Amino acid sequence: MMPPEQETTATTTTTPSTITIPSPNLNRPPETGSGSVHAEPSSHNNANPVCLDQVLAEHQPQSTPSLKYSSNSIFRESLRPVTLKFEDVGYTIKLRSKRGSCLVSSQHEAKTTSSSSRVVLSGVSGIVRPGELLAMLGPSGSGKTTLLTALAGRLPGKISGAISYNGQPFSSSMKRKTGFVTQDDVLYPHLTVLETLTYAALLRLPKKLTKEEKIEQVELIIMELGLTRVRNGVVGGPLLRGVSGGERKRVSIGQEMLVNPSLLLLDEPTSGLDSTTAQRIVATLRGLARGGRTVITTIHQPSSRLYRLFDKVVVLSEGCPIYSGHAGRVMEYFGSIGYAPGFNFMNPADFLLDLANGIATDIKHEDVTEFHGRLDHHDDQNSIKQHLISSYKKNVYPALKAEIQENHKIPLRTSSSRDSENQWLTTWWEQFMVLLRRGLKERKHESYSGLRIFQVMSVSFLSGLLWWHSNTSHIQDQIGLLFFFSIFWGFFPLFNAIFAFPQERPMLIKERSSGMYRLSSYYFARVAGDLPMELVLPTVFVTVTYWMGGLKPSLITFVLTLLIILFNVLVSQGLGLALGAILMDVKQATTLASVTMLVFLLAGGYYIQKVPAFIAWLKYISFSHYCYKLLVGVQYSENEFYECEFGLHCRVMDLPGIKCLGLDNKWWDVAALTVMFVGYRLLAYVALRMGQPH
Ligand SMILES: Nc1ncnc2c1ncn2[C@@H]1O[C@H](COP(=O)(O)OP(=O)(O)OP(=O)(O)O)[C@@H](O)[C@H]1O
Repeated sequence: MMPPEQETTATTTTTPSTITIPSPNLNRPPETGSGSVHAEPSSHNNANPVCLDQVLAEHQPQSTPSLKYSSNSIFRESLRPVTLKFEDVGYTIKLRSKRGSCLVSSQHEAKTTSSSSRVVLSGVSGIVRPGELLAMLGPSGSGKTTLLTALAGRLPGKISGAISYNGQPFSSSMKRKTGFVTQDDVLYPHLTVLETLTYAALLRLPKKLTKEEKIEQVELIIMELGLTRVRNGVVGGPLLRGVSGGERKRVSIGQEMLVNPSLLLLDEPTSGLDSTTAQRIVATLRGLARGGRTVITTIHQPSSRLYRLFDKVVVLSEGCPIYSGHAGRVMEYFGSIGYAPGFNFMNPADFLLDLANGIATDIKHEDVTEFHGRLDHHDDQNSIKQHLISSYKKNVYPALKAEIQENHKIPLRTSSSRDSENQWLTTWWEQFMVLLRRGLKERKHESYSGLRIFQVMSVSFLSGLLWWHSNTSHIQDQIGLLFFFSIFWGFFPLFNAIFAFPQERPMLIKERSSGMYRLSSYYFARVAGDLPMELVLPTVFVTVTYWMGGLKPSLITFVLTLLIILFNVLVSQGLGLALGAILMDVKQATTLASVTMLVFLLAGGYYIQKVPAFIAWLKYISFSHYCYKLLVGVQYSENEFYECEFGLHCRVMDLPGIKCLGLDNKWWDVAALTVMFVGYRLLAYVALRMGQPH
């Protein structure tokens, strides 16, 4: 609903024409009572009355943010205010097939754009100062997320135009001053709200703060974001019911607020939320902005109540700007170029979205049918969009450009202050320990899942029964059991490890983009965290099956058998990690892994003894082959005899299956497994590093 003072302006209807407005500075706040949509927000807010009412009551002209909050509040003043300027930002993506492109490109610049690329953003400019809340509006697919990601310094590929932060390009120190909340909340579903925020605090807050001080910050965030009621509830996700969508969104915002960011960017923080919750979130953002932060958010369909909380708006239509400036002057501007809402009490955001879609509601109420009939007229819509874009270029852009190019005083910094900003906030060991604890907590349900234990134990007992008390008179069966050990404990850890990195990729990208930790500390924590369960299950399995299956009743042989299998598990896990990290796609990785393991199984030396020479080398790359060879080697000695026929004893070494395997050179087999153990893990690390955003 449009505020009363706006309605008077909005009723004036003019046909789109070549009206020029006298070079307004739309980035300056409107004069009081000048037909602005910018009004004091109402203070209705029941959910967190004290805090948010304070925030709303705090509403001051943004040039002089007056702060009444204690130094502990999340609404406290930002330590390093950031002025963000972006000029003529453009972004083009390469496409596999020819598709539509930015309106301007498709109609006017098509010649200069190759058929396999698409313009997502073109000529977008703006300026946001500390204390301001800027909203990006536009229809779905208009490029809001792309622009936001570009402003957060996280867009891969080449961006044209200029983006500056206090007059400087994006840097690693700016990265740590920036909070970025993505549209989809990237959170660990099994952690509670308190745990999620605590781990984030331990990783993101500087080492000069004690653990208690970091936890104090977490408590503060929980209180100020109204999460006290759900502090011990699990966050949840698509497969696990947890806290509500709005609460989850607030947890995401809280994670970013912990570091008191100077620049906060949020992608559709209100999508899917009821209007009261949306109002609360935007009011919180406004409060944060008033603390001297620069806050930018994309928003889909804000109510007029929400719209009033924005200081500035950028309106995009197919990647091209049709407005960039003060939110309160938007109706005045569009009115002056011939567009005004046809309905009384129209939400300004609806009006802007209609315009961005090329729909001018400059019609009387009784013409509604005709209006809807016209929605299909693409030519009309395109010409309206064209007119809006050219009007922006003529009327808005020159003043905006002059303002962006105004000399900005860059504060002098000594090299020591720059260095200290670029250093990691916590030590390698601290990062490793926090990530290890967090990983163990998050994955304990998965690692110790009853299903997984049942799977291993049932196979263990079943094979124990099948090989029940076998002895050397059935030596072929016994070596079959040893081969089964090497294959089962090759497949199982391999397929478990494949999921590790592809599943964690969004979290890794998010956290590494905010400079939270080193890749090496994450990697070692992840690998170490998986070890306990990866080693406990095979230990139990081997203990049960070994003694049930009647293998050599010697403690030393049993321990050696167990150690060989555990080593095999680690090598196989390494291969799984490497495949997952290289392909980053579970489907592709599992397909490749199953082919690899089948080859290893066939080349392992159990099924085929006479392999053609040209392909015999395959066994040398099969870790199952080395494992099997070692298992046979510790089970039987070269001078051992077995009962080959009734009353007749033969040398173990003369059994064809063992003879072609060879029981000598055990240390070479151990060395080959060691090379694979290190090599696969190194490969996984390098693949992860290469897939990281810079
Ligand atoms: N990497 C990419 N590959 C293919 N298309 C892309 C890529 N990045 C952006 N696009 C396209 O660019 C357009 C703008 O995308 P963007 O996500 O920025 O839109 P949006 O305004 O945020 O949409 P929504 O409101 O639906 O989230 C879309 O049509 C999208 O498909």
